[in-house]
Amino acid sequence: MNRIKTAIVGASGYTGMELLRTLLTHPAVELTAVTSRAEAGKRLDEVFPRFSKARSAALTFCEPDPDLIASTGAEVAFLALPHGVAAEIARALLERGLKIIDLSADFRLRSPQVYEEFYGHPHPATDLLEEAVYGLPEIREEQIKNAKLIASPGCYPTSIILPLLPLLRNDLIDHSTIVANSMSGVSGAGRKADLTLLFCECNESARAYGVPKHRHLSEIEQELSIAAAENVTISFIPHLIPVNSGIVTSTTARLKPGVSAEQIEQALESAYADAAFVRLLGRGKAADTKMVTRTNFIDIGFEIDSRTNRVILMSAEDNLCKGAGGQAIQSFNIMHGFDQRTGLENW
Ligand SMILES: NC(=O)C1=CN([C@@H]2O[C@H](COP(=O)(O)OP(=O)(O)OC[C@H]3O[C@@H](n4cnc5c(N)ncnc54)[C@H](OP(=O)(O)O)[C@@H]3O)[C@@H](O)[C@H]2O)C=CC1
Ligand SMILES: CC(=O)N[C@@H](CCC(=O)OP(=O)(O)O)C(=O)O
Repeated sequence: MNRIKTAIVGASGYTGMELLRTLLTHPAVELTAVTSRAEAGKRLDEVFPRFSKARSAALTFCEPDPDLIASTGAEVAFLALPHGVAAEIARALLERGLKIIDLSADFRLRSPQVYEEFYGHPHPATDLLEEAVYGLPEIREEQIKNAKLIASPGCYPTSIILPLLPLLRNDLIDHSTIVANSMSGVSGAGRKADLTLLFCECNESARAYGVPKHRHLSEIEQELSIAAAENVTISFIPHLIPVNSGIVTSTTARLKPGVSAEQIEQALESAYADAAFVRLLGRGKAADTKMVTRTNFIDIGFEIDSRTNRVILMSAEDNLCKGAGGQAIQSFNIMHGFDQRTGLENW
């Protein structure tokens, strides 16, 4: 198999590490550049001894300089950078002919006004928004195939959008009643020094945060509105829980009159029966993070609360994998005509 020359920009962070974990063994990838300002000049296996037996262990971290990255022959770059920073580097690398798979939020929103509202600063590259594809492979496979710029979805949005889409498309729920409660492991916040993320602040503890307007609401509502063909506004309550990785989400919504459990099951089945990374658990089964961490699967179960006439959707994924690196590699596979599962079959 011809190997695609690939760069990871921001390879020393948590999602960068997750990309490394998979791309180092991906049969169609040759890593040519891995960047980190802090680690520039150090070998991959010096920074991450866990990769010491990997085929690219001797690769050296370099500065995130677009000319340097392009000079390695890289054809594709994964950007695992903070939002705001990613857009600038995306532009420079697109100009140098690379395809971009961006894990940040910079190209996820169609509206620059909504970006500014939720991210607190003007959009850094409005002219590129038109060509960006929101890379949720289960719903955008065709557009991903021909994309040059992929905006890989956020971790919470993936866990909320995928279970809800089939119900909205089939008009089974009253979208004004949607409430999503999510719990995320601490790696979701990135590999940075932050007092609130210290072990003693998080361990043996759990708390809601980011209410009432977490920035992920913007892309969740964007995608749900497209599915419902009208404006959807939801309540979203994220929580931080003391695990390294994993997101579990419980989403509820009132059923439209007369909608049955069988219709819910059928809508989910017809949407995802053939999806490589969606596992439907069926009625009465709660998804569990320990079944998905370190895999690219999202598990989805559901139950009906007949007392309130609400559906309860229960989903779980790994925020670093299906919620970030794995999903981005799923898009990479689609862009290059590979089976979506290539390199991602970890159980
Ligand atoms: N963590 C998660 O679960 C998820 C994260 N994401 C998104 O993915 C992106 C990466 O997240 P994550 O891996 O958690 O972040 P981390 O903070 O763990 O890593 C950030 C990486 O970017 C580099 N970096 C930071 N600032 C700059 C800069 N100004 N210029 C160039 N490089 C820089 C860092 O290395 P250095 O500073 O040495 O250059 C590091 O390699 C973010 O946009 C995040 O929101 C998306 C889905 C899930
Ligand atoms: C636990 C935790 O702090 N999670 C992060 C989610 C990060 C992420 O995946 O979001 P973006 O890619 O959109 O930045 C948060 O709530 O900000």
